[in-house]
Amino acid sequence: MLRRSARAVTIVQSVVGLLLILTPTLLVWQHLGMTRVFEISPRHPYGVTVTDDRHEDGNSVATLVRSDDAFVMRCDLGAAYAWPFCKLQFHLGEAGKGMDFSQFDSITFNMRYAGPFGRKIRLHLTNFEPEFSRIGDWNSQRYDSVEFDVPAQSTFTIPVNVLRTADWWIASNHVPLEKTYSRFDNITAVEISTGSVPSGQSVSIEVRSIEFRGKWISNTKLLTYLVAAWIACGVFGLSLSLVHVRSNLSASNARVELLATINKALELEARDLANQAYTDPLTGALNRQGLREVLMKRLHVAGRVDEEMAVVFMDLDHFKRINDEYGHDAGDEVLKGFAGVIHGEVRSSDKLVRWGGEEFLLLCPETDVAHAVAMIEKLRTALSAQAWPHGLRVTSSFGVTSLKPDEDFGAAIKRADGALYRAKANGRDRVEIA
Ligand SMILES: Nc1nc2c(ncn2[C@@H]2O[C@H](COP(=O)(O)OP(=O)(O)OP(=O)(O)O)[C@@H](O)[C@H]2O)c(=O)[nH]1
Repeated sequence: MLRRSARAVTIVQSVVGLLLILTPTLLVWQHLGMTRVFEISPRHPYGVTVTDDRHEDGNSVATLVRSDDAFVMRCDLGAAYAWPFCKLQFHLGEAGKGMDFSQFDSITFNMRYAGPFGRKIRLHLTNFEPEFSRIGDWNSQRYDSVEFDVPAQSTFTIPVNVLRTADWWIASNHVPLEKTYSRFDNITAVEISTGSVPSGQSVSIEVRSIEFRGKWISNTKLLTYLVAAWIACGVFGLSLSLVHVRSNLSASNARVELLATINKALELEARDLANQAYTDPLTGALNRQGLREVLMKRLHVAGRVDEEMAVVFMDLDHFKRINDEYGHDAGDEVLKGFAGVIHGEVRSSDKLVRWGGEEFLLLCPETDVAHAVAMIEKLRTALSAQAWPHGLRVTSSFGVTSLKPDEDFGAAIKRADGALYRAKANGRDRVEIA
């Protein structure tokens, strides 16, 4: 995941670098170059023809003379038609399929005009538009026109945006106002017509070339594409860094989780080790180290709470015989069973300690001697009810005493031990109070 996102970061950096180089380069190139030229000339004649007003019941006569480097239209303007004209036409498309001139912004002419009266010509661009135009009806195409004086020099340039849709075309096609703007996206013909010249005159128009010039891509379009590229790059970079941050976060979360798991395992192990250190492995009772730990805590509590604690010394009766008759393993089973019975009967706050061999100590906090004796009677009943290995009958002798809050623990043990001794001496399976 990390390696993949590192690769993506490198890609974004490369794209940003590329855009940094491309942006100024393309803008300068667009400004100075990227020029697209469409030429009409004898080398590219595009179906040149001439026409005049005879099909409008006029009597003007247009003739076309072609040479290697020019088209010459000679026109004798008659008087039969009210607006006599001759036209030089270049056909760029048929059946409504023209050429897109939208990107052109200037037209450069190389031409000469000869005539006795004025120097006016008209330029028409016919644009086929399915909404208004019909195939076969030439005048149904949009007429974008301009009339101007031909300059004295043969080469001159006019901007495309001076062409306007002809009023007669707007009127005859009932074009709504919002659609009266010029359109150059489907040009089917370029026409050069005589201008407003009275009848009876002869005019000669010699065209060497007409060049439509523009940019392959407009400045606005180029800027839009560049801004879009920068935004796409920015969005991609941003989402990439989000993915990067998220993957880092989940990696560190996983590390934290792993550490927490290890910590827990170590805690459990430490608790296990501590338990092992304080516990007798055979019976599960506390060992002497465990007793010390309990007493440390208990003394602390006893320092605050004025309460007494019963201390009971217990010793299994004739345990040696069990070992001798049934073996050490049977003896171990009895010791385990004995501790199990005690643990099952006493409160969880009571602490059973294996003092050594078959001797056990029971500490009963907040318990006086009378209650301790009652509890020992319960223990004796439970011991006799227990099913022992080999059908044995297991009993224990008990010596009980009370530990005062500020008393030395050793002294209490000694007293309990003395009581136990008396219990043994007085016949076993009984309790004696110190
Ligand atoms: N199986 C087993 N026996 C143990 C263990 N610890 C001590 N013993 C035995 O416990 C016996 C204790 O015997 P004694 O001290 O004579 O006491 P007793 O036979 O119980 O006699 P009284 O206490 O007078 O009733 C000895 O035989 C020890 O070897 C132990 O962990 N497992």
